[in-house]
Amino acid sequence: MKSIVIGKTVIGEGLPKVIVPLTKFNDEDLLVELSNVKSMNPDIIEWRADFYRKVGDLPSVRHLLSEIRTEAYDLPLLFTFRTQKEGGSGDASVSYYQKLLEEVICSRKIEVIDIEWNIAKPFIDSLVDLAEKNGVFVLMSHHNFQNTPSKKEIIDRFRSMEQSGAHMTKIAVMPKDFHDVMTLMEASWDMKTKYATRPFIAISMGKLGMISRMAAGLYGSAATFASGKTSSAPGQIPIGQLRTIFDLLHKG
Ligand SMILES: O=C1C[C@@](O)(C(=O)O)C[C@@H](O)[C@@H]1O
Repeated sequence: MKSIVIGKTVIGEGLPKVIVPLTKFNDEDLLVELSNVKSMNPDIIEWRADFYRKVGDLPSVRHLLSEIRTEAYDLPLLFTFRTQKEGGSGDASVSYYQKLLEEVICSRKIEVIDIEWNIAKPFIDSLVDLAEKNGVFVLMSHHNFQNTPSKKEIIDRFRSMEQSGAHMTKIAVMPKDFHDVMTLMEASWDMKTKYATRPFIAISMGKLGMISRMAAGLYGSAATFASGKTSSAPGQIPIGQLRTIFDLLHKG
């Protein structure tokens, strides 16, 4: 498997990497949140720009992104605009989604960009190409807040995203019972042992799925999301507690 190297952070080797989201609505609060989150020692920071009040205005996004870059300094940054269809707050046309992502990629202020596979299908090649030209890694993602698809569907989706040029893939799904959590983990185990050529993230959301965040590295997930000052999805565990659990479950 080809790992992803961002400075000192290697995704796909060692302990699963911990990604902490920033979810505030305005510049001032977001920068305060960032400075708090930084002190919690995340491996990667995610800006969930779909929560940002001025996300529809490209100059505002550019300006705040610059400030985030300066404040984050050498911490790897992941940019995400999560659409409503996939459980986020993002309400944008497909053409604005594309424009926003292109703008952010070309700014070269981030290391990783989240691209939703479903919405970006028609222009995925050009986005991946643009990301590569600008030295940005593509995290191709799929979310299902309603249920957990079958093991085969999860594996097929992971593999299709890899084939679309992703440097890393992610699937987050909602369990209805513990069998669904096991389905997600089993699909990931098969990915890890049989198919994956790139690091991937697999998450079973909600309280039932919390175990998938705690045991990420044991079944193949190369990273997971934890809460910092706020949480961006159901079931996220505060980063400090997650690190303690990682020490118990993943170390010697
Ligand atoms: O896609 C993901 C995963 C996530 O939904 C989670 O379940 O932790 C949290 C989001 O912020 C992130 O973009």
